[in-house]
Amino acid sequence: MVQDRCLKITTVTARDIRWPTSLGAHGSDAMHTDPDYSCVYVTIATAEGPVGYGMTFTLGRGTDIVLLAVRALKRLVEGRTTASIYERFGQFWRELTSDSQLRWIGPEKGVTHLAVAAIINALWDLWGKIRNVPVWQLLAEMEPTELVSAIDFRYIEDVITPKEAIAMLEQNKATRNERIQHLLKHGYPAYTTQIGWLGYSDDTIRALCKKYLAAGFKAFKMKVGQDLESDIKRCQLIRDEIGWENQFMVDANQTWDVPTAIDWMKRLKEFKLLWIEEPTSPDDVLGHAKIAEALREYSIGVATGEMCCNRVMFKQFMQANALEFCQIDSARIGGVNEILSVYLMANKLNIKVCPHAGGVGLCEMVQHLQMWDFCSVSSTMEGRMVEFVDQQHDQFVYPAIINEKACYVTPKAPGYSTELKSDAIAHFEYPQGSEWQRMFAEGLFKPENY
Ligand SMILES: C[C@H](O)[C@@H](O)[C@@H](O)[C@H](O)C(=O)O
Ligand SMILES: [Mg+2]
Repeated sequence: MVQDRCLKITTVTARDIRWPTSLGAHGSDAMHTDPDYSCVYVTIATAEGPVGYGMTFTLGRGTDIVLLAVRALKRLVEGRTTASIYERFGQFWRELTSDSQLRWIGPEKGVTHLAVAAIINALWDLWGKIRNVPVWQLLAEMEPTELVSAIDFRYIEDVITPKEAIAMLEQNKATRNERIQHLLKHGYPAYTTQIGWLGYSDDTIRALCKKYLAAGFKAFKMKVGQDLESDIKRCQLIRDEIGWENQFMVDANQTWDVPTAIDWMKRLKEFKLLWIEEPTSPDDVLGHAKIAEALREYSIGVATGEMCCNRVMFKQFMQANALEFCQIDSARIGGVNEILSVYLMANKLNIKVCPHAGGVGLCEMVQHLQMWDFCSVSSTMEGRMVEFVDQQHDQFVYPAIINEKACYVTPKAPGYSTELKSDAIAHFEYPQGSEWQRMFAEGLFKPENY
């Protein structure tokens, strides 16, 4: 095991950062019609200097509440040494999710779990910096026993045990370096949702299809679920633009009940859709299973996960054949540690992970996780791709980059790619940031609506 430099954590700071994306309908879907892409941004400072940055993705007004939750949890982190965390990371993760008073408002779900994700993500950024490697590489080069010790296996040992997880990782070690070389040369395939936000006009969609086709993309996702006739028209419009050889997915963001999902998707079947994403409530495991069963004959898979609240729910979705594409989200469930367990279960149960990204910082973070999966877990990119949304990347010090073949370029900077530029904070911290003050003064936003 690598002997890390031990640092003393002095402070954990949480900030509310929001971008006015609703003004351009960026990110809009059937349920989130006016999203302002936001995040709770966590900074973990150490006495010796290195700093960890982490975040969880939120939408506007929801940010205040997650901010309070991070502040309630920070006492469990401040004053600790990094060794006391990383040398027993799984145990520490359990402590962070088990505070005997805070867990009552979870447990392991909702606002408190989003707050855990922001803190945990900052701790991984810090760990990458201590070892001077990007997080994907930190994970890929970690001894299987050390990696597995970061995971809390409570509630999932009926599907995977620590021993099986170690064996799975050991098995892939011999050929891992070839895959690292492949990643460094080619990156990891992406698909885009940027063409199909629900609030975009047909002209915008047409222009964006052209733009992303020219950029090398071969898979495209569109929002559906508000109006069937308009969905049919837009599917046709997109197929006309992207042709039939490219992949096409649709996303309903939980708007339907089970029978409606099945009927609606039967009406869209002629568009040769790879998946329907979040057709119904993110908690309805058996409902998803029913939809998956009904759509199998049309080769439409069910994708879900961006709002799946923890590893236990993922476990049930997988056990019940309720999803074909598992969409882990880097800022949900309890951050990296818990997400690792989902990848291991998915591999054991033969389910493809195609992560959710976009939002704020999700592309930056999740590329690391999917690259680790390729190096150490599934060892394949077959049928897998990472979402890419072209929002807010310019706000990051180490933004996610897409190459000319529409692949994520493998990150090289130490850490988790989570640091925001100081200007981003100065402009968009809510409500004091200079951009927010300007928008209030110009009447673009009303403070009382927030
Ligand atoms: C509000 C957000 O933009 C969502 O619509 C988005 O994350 C979406 O579900 C996606 O899959 O990209
Ligand atoms: Mg989605």
